[in-house]
Order: sequence, then C-alpha cells, then structure tokens
Amino acid sequence: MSYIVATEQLTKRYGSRTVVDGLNLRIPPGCVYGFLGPNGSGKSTTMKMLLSLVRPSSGEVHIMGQPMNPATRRGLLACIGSLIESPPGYGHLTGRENMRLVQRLLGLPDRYVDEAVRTVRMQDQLDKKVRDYSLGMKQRLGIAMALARRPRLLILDEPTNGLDPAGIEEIRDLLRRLSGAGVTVMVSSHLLGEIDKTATMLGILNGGRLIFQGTRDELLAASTPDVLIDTPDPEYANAQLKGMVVSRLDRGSVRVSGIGDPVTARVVAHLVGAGVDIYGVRRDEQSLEDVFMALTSGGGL
Ligand SMILES: Nc1ncnc2c1ncn2[C@@H]1O[C@H](COP(=O)(O)OP(=O)(O)OP(=O)(O)O)[C@@H](O)[C@H]1O
Repeated sequence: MSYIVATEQLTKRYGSRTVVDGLNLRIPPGCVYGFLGPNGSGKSTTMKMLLSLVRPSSGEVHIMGQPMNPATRRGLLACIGSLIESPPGYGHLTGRENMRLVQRLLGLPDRYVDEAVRTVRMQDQLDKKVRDYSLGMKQRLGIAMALARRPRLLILDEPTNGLDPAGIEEIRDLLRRLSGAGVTVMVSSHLLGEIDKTATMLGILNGGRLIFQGTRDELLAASTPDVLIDTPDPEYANAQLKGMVVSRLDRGSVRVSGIGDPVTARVVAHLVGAGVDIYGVRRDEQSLEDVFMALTSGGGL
C-alpha cells in the first residue's frame, strides 16, 4: 500500500518536553483523515512537521512514498496545499486580489484559480475586502488559496474553529466534495463531532501520542461498552462485585466497565450464586463521542 502520508517515529521535543511522540501516521490516498485530539495534544506541531515548517527532533516524513529531505522538499511541497492556524490573506485587499497574488507567486493559469474559487463557492464574494468577510468566508478563501495549486494533499488545521453551525456544515460539505474529486484531505479538530461524519479515517492524538488510527467503525469496535445489570436490589448486587470488577450504581442498575463476554458470564453466575435476582443484562449504547472522550481523558481502549 502506498500512502500519501506516512511517518516513522515522528517526534518533536522542545527542551526536555516531548510534544509529539513517535507518531506512525498512515494516510491512504483519497481519504478524509480526521486528526483529532484535545488542545495542546500536538496536532499543529505534527502538521507543521509534515509541511517542513517545524523541524522534527527525530523520525521521518514520507509524502507520496518519498522521504522528505532537502533534495525532495521543494517538489513534495508543491503537491501540498495547506491552511495552518489563522486564515491567510491580506485584509485590505479583496478576495480577487489575494487570489491573484497566489496565482502570480506560483505562476498558475487562470483556470486553476477560477476552479479553486468555484469549489469553495466564493465566486460572488471576490470583490469584497477580506477584512469585511465573515470568519467562514475567510476560511473558504484560505482553502481556495491552498487549492489553486491543485494539490494532491490538503492539510487543514482546525478549519472549523470558531465557525457557527452553518459555517461548519459548509466546510464539511466542501471536504466531502474535495475527497470526491480525489484530493486527500488531512483535517484536524479538537471536537470529534465537527469532522466525525466527514472523516473516513481517524487518527486520535493525546499528549503527543497517537492512541488510535483507523476507521470510525474500528474505533467503535475497539472499545468495550459497559455492561448494565438490572436487578431489584442494585446496592446489594454492587456490593457482591467489590474486588471482582469495576462497578458502580447507575440509575437503578449496576454498571460494570471494561469487561468482555467471558467475564460478563462469570459476573452473572457470581451474582446468581449470591442470591441476586437478575432481570436483565445489557450492553450500554456508546456514541463515538463517548469513546473519544474516554480515550482522550486517559481511559484507553
Ligand atoms: N515553539 C514552541 N516552543 C515550545 N513549546 C511549543 C511550541 N509550539 C508548541 N509547543 C507546545 O507543544 C504542545 C503541542 O502544541 P500544538 O499546538 O501542536 O497542539 P495542538 O494539538 O495543535 O493544540 P491547539 O489546538 O491548542 O493548537 C503544546 O503544549 C504547546 O504549548
């Protein structure tokens, strides 16, 4: 399998602090890769290392199968569009003037610029000054600037940050269309809900470490939902489980965490043996958000 982005033990230290720790990213071509993690988990630093804006302390970056090094850097970066931190563009210029600057800088034909502007649906807003744009419009112009070079890979750092729900939906829709057009997109967010349904692959970062990488179905499957035991005397049942499993009372049931099917069977047998009446045993429904929260608050899978 050749990946658009692959990193080997990518690491960044600032002084004695390791802020990105041994990442092995694998981003397949054509996907929307949701790069998730709480604030400060190292997402921006990682993206900047992919773009050679920050020098790794150790490890390697491979883009489209080629190692990033001084000899390959220029050619590889020409295939990557990016939007890192605040949206680019000069406020005192119009959208069109900003696009023209990018065009001249990169020596691009008119049709590349026109298509990028159409893709982000900004063709009717180009004659306004950028300082009069809403945040969502600024983000979309920034994405058009990144798209104008017709990149194979687009790296977007928190493009939905600060947007209202309509703006977030516009970016989601844009990401879907881009990936439909064959562009691989890596997009970061600290909120799973903002990119959950758009992303075909997820990478979850916590404290600089990649704690999960795979599809959303794989993420759900890798977590073990809690078991809920319904009984007329939950206090007594819970007391019987002390020292055996991690359990607690939850709205008239006993909630047991982190147990697979064989342990569930033993728990039920143990309770029945202790004279507990069991009305029902069920697995709790878990949303992806629950799994994400459990993971990034140190729960682990
Ligand atoms: N130049 C730097 N010098 C020292 N520490 C830094 C530097 N840049 C980032 N850090 C630290 O590295 C950690 C990771 O930061 P980074 O910006 O990559 O995280 P993030 O996941 O993108 O978070 P956010 O969404 O808040 O930007 C943070 O603790 C940050 O303070």
